[in-house]
Amino acid sequence: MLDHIDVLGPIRGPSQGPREPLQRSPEAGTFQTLETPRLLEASDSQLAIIHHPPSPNELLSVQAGPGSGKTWTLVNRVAYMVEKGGILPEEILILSMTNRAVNSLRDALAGLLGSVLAREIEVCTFHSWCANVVDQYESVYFPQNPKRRLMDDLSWRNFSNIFLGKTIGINGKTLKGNLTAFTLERILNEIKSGESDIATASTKHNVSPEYLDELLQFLTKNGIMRYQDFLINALAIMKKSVADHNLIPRVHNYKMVLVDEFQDMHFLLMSAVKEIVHYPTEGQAQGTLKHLTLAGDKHQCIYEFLGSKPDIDLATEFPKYHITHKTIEETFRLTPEILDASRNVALGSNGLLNQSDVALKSNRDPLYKPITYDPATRFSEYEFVLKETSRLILELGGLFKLSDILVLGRANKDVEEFQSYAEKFGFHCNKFTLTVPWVKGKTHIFLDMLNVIHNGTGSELNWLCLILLLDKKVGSRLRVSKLFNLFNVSKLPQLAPGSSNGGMEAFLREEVENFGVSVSKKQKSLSTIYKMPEHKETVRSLQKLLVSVDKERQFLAHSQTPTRVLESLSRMAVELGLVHHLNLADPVLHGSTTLHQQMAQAAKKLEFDICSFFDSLCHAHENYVSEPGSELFLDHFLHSYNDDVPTTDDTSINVSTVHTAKGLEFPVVFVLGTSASHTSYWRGCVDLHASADPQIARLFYVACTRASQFLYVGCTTNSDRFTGEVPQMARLVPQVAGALARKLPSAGAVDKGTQLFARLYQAPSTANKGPSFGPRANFRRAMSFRSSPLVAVLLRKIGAILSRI
Ligand SMILES: Nc1ncnc2c1ncn2[C@@H]1O[C@H](COP(=O)(O)OP(=O)(O)OP(=O)(O)O)[C@@H](O)[C@H]1O
Repeated sequence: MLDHIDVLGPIRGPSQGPREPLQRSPEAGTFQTLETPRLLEASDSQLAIIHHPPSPNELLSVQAGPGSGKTWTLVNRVAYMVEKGGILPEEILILSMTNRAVNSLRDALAGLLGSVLAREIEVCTFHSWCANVVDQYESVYFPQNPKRRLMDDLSWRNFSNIFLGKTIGINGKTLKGNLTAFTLERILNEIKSGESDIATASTKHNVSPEYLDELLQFLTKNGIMRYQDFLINALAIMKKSVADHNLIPRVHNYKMVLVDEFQDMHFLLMSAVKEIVHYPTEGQAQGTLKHLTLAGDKHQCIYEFLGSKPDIDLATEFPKYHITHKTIEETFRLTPEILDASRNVALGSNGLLNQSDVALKSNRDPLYKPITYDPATRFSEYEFVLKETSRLILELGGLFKLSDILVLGRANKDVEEFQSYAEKFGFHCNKFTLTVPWVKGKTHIFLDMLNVIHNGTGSELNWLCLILLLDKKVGSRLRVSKLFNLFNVSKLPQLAPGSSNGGMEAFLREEVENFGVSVSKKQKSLSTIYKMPEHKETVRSLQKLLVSVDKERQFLAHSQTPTRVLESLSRMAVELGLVHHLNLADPVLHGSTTLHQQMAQAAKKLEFDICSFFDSLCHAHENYVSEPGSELFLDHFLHSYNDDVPTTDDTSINVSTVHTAKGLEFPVVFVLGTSASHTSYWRGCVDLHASADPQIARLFYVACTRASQFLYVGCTTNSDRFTGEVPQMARLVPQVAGALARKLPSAGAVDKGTQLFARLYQAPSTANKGPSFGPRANFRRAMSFRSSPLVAVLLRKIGAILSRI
């Protein structure tokens, strides 16, 4: 298929702007570009991967180090195949792990192919791909299954609250159910994925088997799904469609499947890939396997706690494939110093490198050794990070922006602690999360309200969560679980949700209308559940909720804009007394001590969550307007609310856990080291006399390799691949400007910035404090910083101030 292709010229880089749309050439199956692109050279090893024919029955495995351009190469490979390889966009499927990775793959493809063509290529996370298959095809292949209801994390916790009392009512039985939401999910996953059966799981976790059995039946009967269930159900659908000889057209169409970040695949994800590539392919003989390209780096495998393994044996996993291995020998991100330290100390000194590891060269100019510092206490470490950040920005005459800095913590708690410390001194932080932040806070009720207004699939649980908040009397969970049982035995769940007379809403309306009407004692009704005089208030609130939903539905029927949606929700929250719930503090934030401080932080968090909710609305609305479809905005939002909202703010420091920062790169990275034991968490990774657990060494490797210019690690070291001296910035201005491809700051700006820094942070007297030169003194000078809101404001304005000099 590919013999007629000319050798492509250099491949375009991701930042070179969109190319004009392509037009199909007269020769079938090929595309020609309308305009000559601006070019960026791909290396020979990248070109070999880009041009490698996507032959059926062949697996192309690309194992290469951090910053070698695996993702960049995959995107160029896809663009090349569409332009020159005779592959149609709809014949390609690209799978990756996170929404953020998917968004950047989509953007890069749009940059190369133009947005119209790029949109035709399916780029998904595993979960969204499977959710799509379940959405579209479950009712075709398993018509007896109820409609699915996805539960996000907070809904799951709420749900579990309803069903995890000391005694709970499920399927008309009263059982003991004393578990946490997290343990419950773990046990259910073990059973659903076939890892355990009910009897084994009940013994292992000391839970009643009857409880597990009833709960599983209950979840299945009501179509309640968690993220993992999408994978399990999508696999079942694909298998059934093959067995029924009634193939799913889009899966049948794929000829080329690509998986990025392959090292993070666990058992279920691997099963999904296998099922897709073994699926019959349009126009190919039976038993032909789809072409599969996998890109990853085994040393960056950091999801072992979810079951991924660094040493996946492809020949065992994909025995029918002809496997071709390729690698990329250079890194375009890491300086030689960062590459050397992160690879040879963290991995090498812990015995994690072996002969099969191809040496990686940096194609960057040398700059500076990674810097280590002593994270004696949490606060001294945070002070050091903020001072060094200020120094880098000021002494480089505003060349760096705050958004060039990434501060990495090992766990969420470390990140939040740093963030709350930095914000106290006016440093704004941009925290990376895998879900939008408001979903995890009290603002989650906005989602419940929108779902009940929208009355779509799965809104039953949102009604229940709201009723749980409206019922302020003891025993509310048991009553809500009884209400759900009553709903399940009524005829209404069978009717299509969304229809005006179906689902929970119709059930509630009927029950509220008949409230107090006497029925036989045996017959359960709202009156028998909310039977005490003090429960009347809850029923009145429920009545108000139904009225309010009607009113807001009408209001939003005219026009659905972010502002109108927020207006509706605010009105509803006030009318139903839910503002009180919003105002209740979310779990205590780190770093606050007094009640007053905790309340102030909770108020700040609520404000932040409401703003972040509004940002999500605006982001979804922009996408909705730019790609109009047949659905309403609310439909669109409720599907896509979890999409990453891109930050355009360059006046905040980025903060993240190592896991969430995977795949990203920043000019300056601080890896926080303080741990509860007062020894740096990373000691085994940088101390040549100590050894690290391989999982920690890999996590450290991922953390360090996010840095493209300066890397700081909170740990002392005895390796000469690191240094205890902070860099003298004035000497490095041209190199830094060159690497960032930014304009050189004027000499005046550098001088001014340097003086400003010296004046703002006077070095303390060194009397009686040991040597006044060498790493120790250098470190102490760096520690002398006292954060101040004034500095934070100044740093936010610095670009504008210094650029005038
Ligand atoms: N041929 C090239 N010339 C210049 N820059 C390149 C080239 N290939 C990739 N890059 C740049 O190198 C950086 C790293 O690329 P990319 O993120 O694709 O690497 P990766 O191997 O996927 O990294 P990681 O393993 O850390 O996820 C990006 O900034 C990318 O634009």
